[in-house]
Amino acid sequence: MEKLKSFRHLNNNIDLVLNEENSIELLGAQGHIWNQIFNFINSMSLKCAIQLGIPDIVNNYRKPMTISQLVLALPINQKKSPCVYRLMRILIHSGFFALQKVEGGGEGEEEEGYVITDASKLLLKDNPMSVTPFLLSMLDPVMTKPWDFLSNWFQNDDPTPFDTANGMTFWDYGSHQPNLARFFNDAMASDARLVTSVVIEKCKWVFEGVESLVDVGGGTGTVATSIATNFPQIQCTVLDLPHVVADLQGGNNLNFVGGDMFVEVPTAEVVLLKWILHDWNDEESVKILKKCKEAIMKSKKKGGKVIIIDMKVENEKDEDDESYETQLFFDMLMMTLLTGKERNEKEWAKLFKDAGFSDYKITPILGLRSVIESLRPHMELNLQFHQLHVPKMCYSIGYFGYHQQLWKTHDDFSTQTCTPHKQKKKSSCVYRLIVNMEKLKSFRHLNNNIDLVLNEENSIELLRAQGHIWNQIFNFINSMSLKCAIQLGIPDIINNYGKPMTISQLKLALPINQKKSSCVYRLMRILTHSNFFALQKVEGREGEEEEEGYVITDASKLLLKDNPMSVTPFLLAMLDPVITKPWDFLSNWFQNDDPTPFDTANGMTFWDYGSHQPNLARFFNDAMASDARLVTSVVIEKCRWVFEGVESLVDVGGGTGTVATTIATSFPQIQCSVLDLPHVVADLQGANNLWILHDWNDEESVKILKKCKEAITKNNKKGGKVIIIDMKVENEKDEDDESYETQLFFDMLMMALVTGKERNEKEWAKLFKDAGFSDYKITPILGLRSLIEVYP
Ligand SMILES: C[S@@+](CC[C@H](N)C(=O)[O-])C[C@H]1O[C@@H](n2cnc3c(N)ncnc32)[C@H](O)[C@@H]1O
Repeated sequence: MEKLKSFRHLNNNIDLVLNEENSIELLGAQGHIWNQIFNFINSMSLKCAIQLGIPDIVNNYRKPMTISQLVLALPINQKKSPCVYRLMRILIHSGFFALQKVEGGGEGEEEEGYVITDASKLLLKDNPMSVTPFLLSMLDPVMTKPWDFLSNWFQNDDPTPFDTANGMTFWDYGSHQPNLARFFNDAMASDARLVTSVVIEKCKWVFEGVESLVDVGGGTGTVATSIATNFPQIQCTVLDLPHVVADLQGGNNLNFVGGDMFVEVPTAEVVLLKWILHDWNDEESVKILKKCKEAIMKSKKKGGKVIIIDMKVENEKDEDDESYETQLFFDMLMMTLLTGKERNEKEWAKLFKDAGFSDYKITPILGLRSVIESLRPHMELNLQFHQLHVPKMCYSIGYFGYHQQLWKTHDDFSTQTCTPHKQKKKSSCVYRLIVNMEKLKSFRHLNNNIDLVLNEENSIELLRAQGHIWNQIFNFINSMSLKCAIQLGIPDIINNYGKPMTISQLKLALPINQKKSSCVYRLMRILTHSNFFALQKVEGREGEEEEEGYVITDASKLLLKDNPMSVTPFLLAMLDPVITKPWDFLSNWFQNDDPTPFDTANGMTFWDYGSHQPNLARFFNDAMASDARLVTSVVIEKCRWVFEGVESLVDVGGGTGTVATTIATSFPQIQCSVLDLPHVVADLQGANNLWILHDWNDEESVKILKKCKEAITKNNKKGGKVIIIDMKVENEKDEDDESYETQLFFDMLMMALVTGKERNEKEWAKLFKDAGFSDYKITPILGLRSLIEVYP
C-alpha cells in the first residue's frame, strides 16, 4: 500500500501538469526533446555510410542501384544486410541519397534504386573538394570526446573542453598524432580548394594589382598555390607551424615559412587569414591582426589589406534556417576544441577597431562564409605599435629548434624564445624553401580537376552542399548542448526565477567558473534556436534600456527536475558515454559478427551491461518510468474505451509496475498483474521497466506474441486482446518532418543498442499474422507512438 500511495501522490502531480487539453502538447514536447537528444544519430549515420564507402559504390554503379545490389556490393557481413535499408532510409531523409525508378526492371513489380544527390557529390573520395576528410576528422572519437566534458569545463579552469578531455591543446594534440593531423590538414585542403576556386572565379578584384601576399595559418598551401598559379605576378608566402610545413616545397612565386603568427608575420602587402580568426578569442585575434598590420606596413605599399575568409554570424534568422544553425554549430565547435568563436558583424567591427584598422568591407559570397577585407591600417596606431614591440621582435624562430610551447605562451614570447643561436636571417622567421616545379605541376593538375567539377554556374550549389554536409556532421552538437544545459541545471534555474532572466543574472546564478561566463550566451543562443528557451522583454524601470531575458518553453517544461514526466533521465541515459560509444563502432559492426554495435563497443549486451552497472540501470529505469507516467496518463485520459469491460490484464515486461499501478488505480474492476524477470519483481526498490516490442527482432517478437496469445486464449473470455504501445513508422513523409526523423532516430537506436527495430504498418501486420492473430487496430494517439490492439 505504501508503494501504491506514493504512485497516487505521483499521479496527483501528473494531474497538475497533464490534462485533456495539454496532453498533445506534452507528447509534442517529449518528441521534440527526443529529436534533439538523437540529433547525433544523423552525424553518426553519415559517418558510417562514408566508412562503408556507400557514396562511391552508388556513384560508380552509374544507374539507380537497388537495395539488393547495394547489399551485395558492400564490404559487410551479409547477416547485417537487413540493416542496410534502415541506414539508407535515414540518409535519404537527410538528403544524401535519393530513390529513382529502375528502368527495365523486368516484368512484375517496378523497382527503385539509390542514386547520389548534390550533397553526396561532395562526399565522393576522388572529388578534390570532398568534405569526407573533414567529416572523418570532426567525428573522430578524439574530437567528439570533448563534448562529454562540456559542463565540467564550464566549471573548471581549463582553457577548452578539448584540454579537459585530452589533457593538451588541440594544436599540440595534432603535432603528437600524425594521423589526426593528416586528416585535419586534408580537410583544410579540400575546403581550401573549393573556397579558393570560388574566390578566384567570383572575386578576382580582391587580388587586382597585388604584388605580394602571405597566407597566415595557410596549412599545406592549397590556397596559396592556387593563387600563385592563377596570379603569377603575386609573390605568395605560406606561414604555418613548422611541423605542418616541414615537408613542403614552394615554387616560382610560392614559398613556405615555419613560424608563429603571434610572433611575426612575413612582410606582404596583402595578408590572408582563411579560417584563422574564428580559432582564437578576441584578445588573441587582436594580437594576430596587429601582427598582420605590421607586416602590411613594412611592405610600404599603399592599399595593403587583410583578407579574412570566415563566417559572419547573422543576428536573427528563421528558426528553420539550416545555414544559421550550422553557423551556431561552428561557434560551439570553436568553444569546445579551441578558444575561438564565430562573430557577428558588430564583433568583427570591434576586432578591427581594436587592432587599429580604420575600415572594412564584407562580401558574403561564400555560402556560410564571407570575404572580409579590413582596409587601411591606421598609421598613428601602427607607429605606436612599433615603438612598443619592435625591440622584442629582433629574433627569429629556428625551424629545427622550434618548440610547440612557444606559440602557446605567446604572451611572454620575448623572454622565452630569444635564444641567440636561433637568430638567423635578420629579424625574420622566414625560411624560403627550394623551388620545386614538380610540386607546382601537381597542384596545376589538381586545379584541372577542380575545373571539371566547379564552374560559374555550380559554385553556389557546391557551397550549399558543403553547408548541408557540415550541418549533418555537427547535428550532434544539438544533442550535446542540451545535455550540457541540463547538467548545469539551466532549465530549473530559469524556471525558478519566475520571470524573464537576463544573461547577466543567469551567469551569476549558474554553478560555473566565472571565467567561462562569456560562453553562457553562446550555449543559450543555440538552445534558443532549437526552441528550448525563448527571449522575452524584461519589464524595466522607466528610462532604463529595454532588456531581454530567457524563459523556458513548452519543450523545456519536460526537462525540469521535479516534473514526474521529465525526459531528463532519458536524456542523461541516452547521452551517457557508454550508450553513445556504440555509434563509433557502427561501420565495424556492419562488418563483424557481433549481434549489436553495443556488443562491439562494450563486450556484452545492453541488458547484461545494465545488470552490471547499477548507475546506468537506474538512469535507464528512471527514464522508462517517467515515460510510462506520461503515456499511461494519456492512455487513461484519451483511450478509456480500451479498458472498458476488461476484467483482467497482464503487463508483460511491466517492470515494477508503473503502468499497471496506474491502471489498477484508475480501473478498480481490472485485476492487474505484472510479469517481469524474477529479480526485477523481487526487488521493488530496484528498477521500473517497460519492455516494449521494438527492443526485439521479428523472430523474438513473434515468440513473445505467441505466448501472449496463449495467455488470452487460456483465459476463455471473449474480446481478449494484446495492447501494444509502440511506434508505427510512417512510410513517406516530408523531408522536414521532425516526427518522422525522430522515428528514424529510434530505429537506428534500436539497431545500435539492441536487436530491435521500429516497424511500419506492413511490418506490424506481418508480425501479428506470423504469431497467429487474426486482426489488429492501430490508434495513433500517443504522438510518435500508437496504441495497437491485436485480436486473436
Ligand atoms: C583552421 S586551420 C586553417 C587552414 C587554412 N587557412 C585553410 O583555411 O585551409 C588553422 C591553421 O593555423 C595554423 N596555426 C595554428 N597556430 C598557429 C600559429 N601560432 N602560427 C601559425 N600558424 C598556426 C594551423 O596549423 C592550421 O594550419
